[in-house]
Amino acid sequence: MESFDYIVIGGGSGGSAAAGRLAVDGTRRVCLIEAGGRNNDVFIKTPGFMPFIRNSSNYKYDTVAQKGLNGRIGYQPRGKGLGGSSAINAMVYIRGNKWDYDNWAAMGCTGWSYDDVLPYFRKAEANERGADDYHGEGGPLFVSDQVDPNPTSHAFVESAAALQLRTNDDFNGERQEGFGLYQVTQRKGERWSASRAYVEPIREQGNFSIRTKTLVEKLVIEGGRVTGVRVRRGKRSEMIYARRGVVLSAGAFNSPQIMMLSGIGPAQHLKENGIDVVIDKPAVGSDLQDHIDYVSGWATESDVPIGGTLKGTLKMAGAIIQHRRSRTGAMTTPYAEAGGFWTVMDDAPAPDVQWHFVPAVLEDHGRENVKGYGFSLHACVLRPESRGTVRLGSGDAEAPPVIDPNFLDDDRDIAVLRAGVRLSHRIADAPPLQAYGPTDRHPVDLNDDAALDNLIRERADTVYHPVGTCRMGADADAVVAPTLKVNGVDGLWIADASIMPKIVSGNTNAPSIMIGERCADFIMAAEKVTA
Ligand SMILES: Cc1cc2nc3c(=O)[nH]c(=O)nc-3n(C[C@H](O)[C@H](O)[C@H](O)COP(=O)(O)OP(=O)(O)OC[C@H]3O[C@@H](n4cnc5c(N)ncnc54)[C@H](O)[C@@H]3O)c2cc1C
Repeated sequence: MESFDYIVIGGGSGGSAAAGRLAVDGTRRVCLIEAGGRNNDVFIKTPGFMPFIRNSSNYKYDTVAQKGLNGRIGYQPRGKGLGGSSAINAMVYIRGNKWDYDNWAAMGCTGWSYDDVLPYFRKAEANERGADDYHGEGGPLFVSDQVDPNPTSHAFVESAAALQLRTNDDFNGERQEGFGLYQVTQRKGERWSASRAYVEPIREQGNFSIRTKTLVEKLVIEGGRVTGVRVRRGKRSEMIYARRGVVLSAGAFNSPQIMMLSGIGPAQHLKENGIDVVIDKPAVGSDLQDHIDYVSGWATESDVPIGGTLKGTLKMAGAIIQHRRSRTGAMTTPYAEAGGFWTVMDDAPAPDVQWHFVPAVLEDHGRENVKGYGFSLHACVLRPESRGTVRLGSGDAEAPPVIDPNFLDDDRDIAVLRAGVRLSHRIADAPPLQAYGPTDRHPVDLNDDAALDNLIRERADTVYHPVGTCRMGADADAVVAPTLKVNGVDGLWIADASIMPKIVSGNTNAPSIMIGERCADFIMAAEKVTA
């Protein structure tokens, strides 16, 4: 019978941080269980290969048909393998707004105000610009300025400035508002996933066991306490036991799935799936929040952007050789090179729209191959009001969960998005971007609310930030307490994006890593109490 002090389920952003911190000093036996592989190939490590990452590193989930998106089925990529979604993401390093965390604290999540979380962001970070009041330089997560941004990305920032929208060279500093180039989770021109930060450096340590290609089927719960997990490796099922505790970090879709498969979730739904109810917990799989996003696109006469032409392919081939030799050049692109945060609604407490500028034509999440040159501009709703669900489609842990983000269910969301898309077009109309001769690929009368709303509903989808499905709170209905311990069962913590009580106003990788850091600290604090 195999047994460890702690088991961490899922080697993604939160799980890598939690497992790495628990294991690094060598005093605990830690087992990290990950459904996917090691993710250490050239497609993962080379930023510009992002569109070519292997299918085995991505769950490629679908949503149910979305009423708010004219009945379309949405796409939800999710990382599989060490690093999780940080191994396939766009590497944009953003923490959210100070207001988000102060609001979490105001919602009852004591200990999660901005002043409480800032030390953990700094602890995690190795920013190449060095340390200051907002940034760290000694952590495992490398954060860099981009090596070789496309000239159109600079033109985007200049276009925003031409509209008197302030320029910002540090979205994670004193002010989030403004437009600029993003810093990225890269080191010396390579992707720096959470597993490269926290897991790979200690993989040879004797107290740390990393089980890849191992699927957690369910938690083992005995007498109100989680004592281990049942896993499947190939065709073989086995138990692995945890003497002190289990950390669940399978992400916003799979953490609630594992909870429900283990009998913790909405009782009626569990019974319908033939699962014995251990705890009736309606909040599991509820409160799904995600950033709904619309991508405006322009074709350009200029061949300066990244292009899907013969010349563009030859340029890319040269860039691949350059990257193999020196880790520089166009293959260091995170694609979402520039962007910004701005307030479009009068009553918003903080910027309510985020933009991502991509120096290439992007259709259907990059799944459609588009010929020619151009640029794309994402606008997303930072604090959506719509709420969705994650439910079981089957009792098999390998089957995809049923994902319903319920996008644009609340009319306030489309009002924000409409204003955001209008500003996207004003920016693209400014002289610095006009210099590239853009033609709108999806023209619409921007002054016609109904026409614009219909275009949005025809084309909008996620910008990949699902959260909230195992929400944290001070109330007994919350899935986890502000110490990340699951309410009603001992020996179980959750450390990933699913615990966010309200989605943060920005990308979610750095916040998920911060959550993993905090979980390890909470567990170590609990050890001292019981020692
Ligand atoms: C395409 C894309 C682009 C993105 N771009 C950005 C960006 O530029 N910047 C940013 O900040 N954020 C970005 N994000 C979002 C960010 O990467 C995620 O929010 C973050 O990584 C989530 O971390 P997590 O720990 O919650 O889950 P994940 O990192 O998804 O980790 C979950 C892990 O659990 C494993 N797992 C699941 N089920 C099981 C099971 N049953 N048994 C064992 N293991 C299991 C999975 O394989 C996975 O490795 C992007 C996401 C995607 C998909």
